[in-house]
Amino acid sequence: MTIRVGVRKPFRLLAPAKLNLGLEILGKRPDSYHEIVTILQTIDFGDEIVLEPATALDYRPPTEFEDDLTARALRLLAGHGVEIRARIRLSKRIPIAAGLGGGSSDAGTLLGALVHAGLPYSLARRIASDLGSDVPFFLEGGTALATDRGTELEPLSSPTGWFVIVVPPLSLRNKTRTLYSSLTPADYSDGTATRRQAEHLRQYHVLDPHLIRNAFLRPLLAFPQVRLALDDMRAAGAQWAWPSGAGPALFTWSPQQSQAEEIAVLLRARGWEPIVAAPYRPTWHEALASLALD
Ligand SMILES: C[C@](O)(CO)[C@H](O)COP(=O)(O)OP(=O)(O)OC[C@H]1O[C@@H](n2ccc(N)nc2=O)[C@H](O)[C@@H]1O
Ligand SMILES: Nc1ncnc2c1ncn2[C@@H]1O[C@H](COP(=O)(O)OP(=O)(O)OP(=O)(O)O)[C@@H](O)[C@H]1O
Repeated sequence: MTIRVGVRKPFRLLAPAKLNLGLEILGKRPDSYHEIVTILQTIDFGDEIVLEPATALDYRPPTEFEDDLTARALRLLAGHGVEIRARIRLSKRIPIAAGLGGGSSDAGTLLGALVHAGLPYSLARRIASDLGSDVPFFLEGGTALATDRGTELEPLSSPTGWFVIVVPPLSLRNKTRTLYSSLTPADYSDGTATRRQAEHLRQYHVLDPHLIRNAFLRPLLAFPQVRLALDDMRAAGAQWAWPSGAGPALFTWSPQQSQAEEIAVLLRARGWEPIVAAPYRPTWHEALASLALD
């Protein structure tokens, strides 16, 4: 069966970056993945995807990724008989392999958009899990407690406030896989702190920094540039900073934008290029539904 998916008018989407507001690793699974408990949060900083009407699929990856995740998503869709009639353009802003979920967001956000343009949700969900552990979250974004290998999602209330993010340089081949395989049982925990954070968010809609854990902090601290970024964040007034995902991005949080901007100013003076961003929940779903073709 052929499923045709298209758009009537040009449509611009933010493919948001994510932060892990805590990431605990429970242990290794028989399938070579790890069992995790994490809180995923999309932020109002990201890549841009533009969808335009076209008679056939027209997608060109923006840069030279060995295996662009969006191109892979489109190939998997074609393999399932999905005929996309759209011109798709992707502009990258999210730093690559930073722990901010850039590639996952591009593919996941596009799949989420296509659901509102006629793609069956169950198929989008299956393709998303096949593409990567972080991808299913981006079908909807927002705030979610993620378990299993990161693909079981439970929506949460979003926290308020502002994040300041610094990405120290880290050149590591297959960064995520390498860092997962560097973990030892001493890095594992039972997920209680992150589950309590989820409960805290449900009740108070603010983050409790005391409940943030990240199992990758220990291996990341082996890199001097990560230690330097952490020291500079503290010197700039951050009371704490944690990695997002497997890093190397580090983030802190402030209840007020002015305070976050002050930290960013001091970080810029130290030579960093901080990102200041707020929690973000995509709201374009209904607008896109009205532009769907089939
Ligand atoms: C670190 C996080 O970003 C936190 O949200 C994710 O756990 C990683 O998600 P991702 O980048 O989508 O990762 P995937 O593409 O699924 O997996 C890359 C590699 O990371 C390791 N991996 C990933 C997820 C997981 N739960 N356990 C793992 O051990 C596996 O070695 C896998 O081969
Ligand atoms: N569209 C894309 N954007 C960014 N990276 C991509 C894309 N397609 C494929 N990749 C590849 O995916 C890898 C991870 O990139 P990404 O920016 O998604 O990492 P990440 O956020 O660090 O992942 P994680 O969430 O695992 O920490 C990179 O090595 C990159 O070459």
